Amino acid sequence: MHYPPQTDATSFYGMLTVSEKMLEFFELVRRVARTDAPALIRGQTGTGKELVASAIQQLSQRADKPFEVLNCATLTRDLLESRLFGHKKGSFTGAIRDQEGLFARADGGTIFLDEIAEVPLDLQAKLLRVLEERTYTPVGGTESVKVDIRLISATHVSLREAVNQGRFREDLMYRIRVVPLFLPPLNERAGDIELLTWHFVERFSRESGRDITGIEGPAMRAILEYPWPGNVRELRNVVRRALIIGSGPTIQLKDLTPELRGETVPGDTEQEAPALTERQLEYQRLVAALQESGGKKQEAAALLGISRTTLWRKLREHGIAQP
Ligand SMILES: Nc1ncnc2c1ncn2[C@@H]1O[C@H](COP(=O)(O)OP(=O)(O)OP(=O)(O)O)[C@@H](O)[C@H]1O
Repeated sequence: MHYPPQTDATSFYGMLTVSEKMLEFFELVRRVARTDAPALIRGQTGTGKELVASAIQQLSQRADKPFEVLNCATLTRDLLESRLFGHKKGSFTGAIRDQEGLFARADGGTIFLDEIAEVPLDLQAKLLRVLEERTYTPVGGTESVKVDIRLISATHVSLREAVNQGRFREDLMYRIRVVPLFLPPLNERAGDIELLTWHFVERFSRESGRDITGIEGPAMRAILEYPWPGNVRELRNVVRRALIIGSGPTIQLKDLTPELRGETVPGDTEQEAPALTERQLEYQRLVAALQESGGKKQEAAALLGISRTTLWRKLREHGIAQP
């Protein structure tokens, strides 16, 4: 039987749970936070990149200023441009009013751009201009706007490789990775698996109405031996599920997912955490376009580059409520 650790010396400003091995990494995070330099966080999905970005923001001089987050992989090119820089009324069919972008909203604060490698080349040029000249022009605008932001970006792929493949500008790469931070996969972070398991047990005990006193040997062994392709996010979900479906004061092997129990899951042979499916991506794009247009279908369709009829059909297919 394994029992919760007695010490509580592992919290990083109460924001993240970290092991001894990761303390060095978080010491670097603390130093980075004191500067205003652009930071690039590299790590697989679910390793905690967004959490680290938000820790940097909260420990920085910009802590009480806005913190805006955007995943660049889930938006079409036009929508991404409009999201980042805003657009002027009449700049495209359906743009029936001026719309502020992320840079305007985050002025004075911090922007976190996840999956930065997915930004199309022409928009990379616009990003570079923001970093070099601290100005940008909204879509359809004629005047440039001044902006003061700190950029934190993240990627799960190598930007150097993206540069070699001609998909990413080298000058932008140097600009955004002034301070590179590498978050290792969970299975390379000795001590973190057990520590984070207890962290999530404590965190989700209340919602499941259980008082967990221990984790049984076989269950802990399975947790420690599993490769965790989905990293901390997957661990969090596994612990949460175990607390919901199990009963009694301990976590047992049978409460864990089939993958952890070494059972093959039909139709799931992927080693990597599954990426978003095309359908999930389409859903996210639809929702993002509707948010961007304030629910106006014509504007949302224009942002997505599809007709209104196609938009209606897609909304119906995805069961998105029609206001
Ligand atoms: N050290 C940690 N302590 C507590 N919770 C953590 C820690 N690291 C990650 N998490 C949790 O794991 C989940 C995934 O973290 P996060 O979203 O930051 O990962 P990510 O690397 O940005 O993922 P993606 O690349 O898929 O966007 C979140 O619920 C986060 O709260």
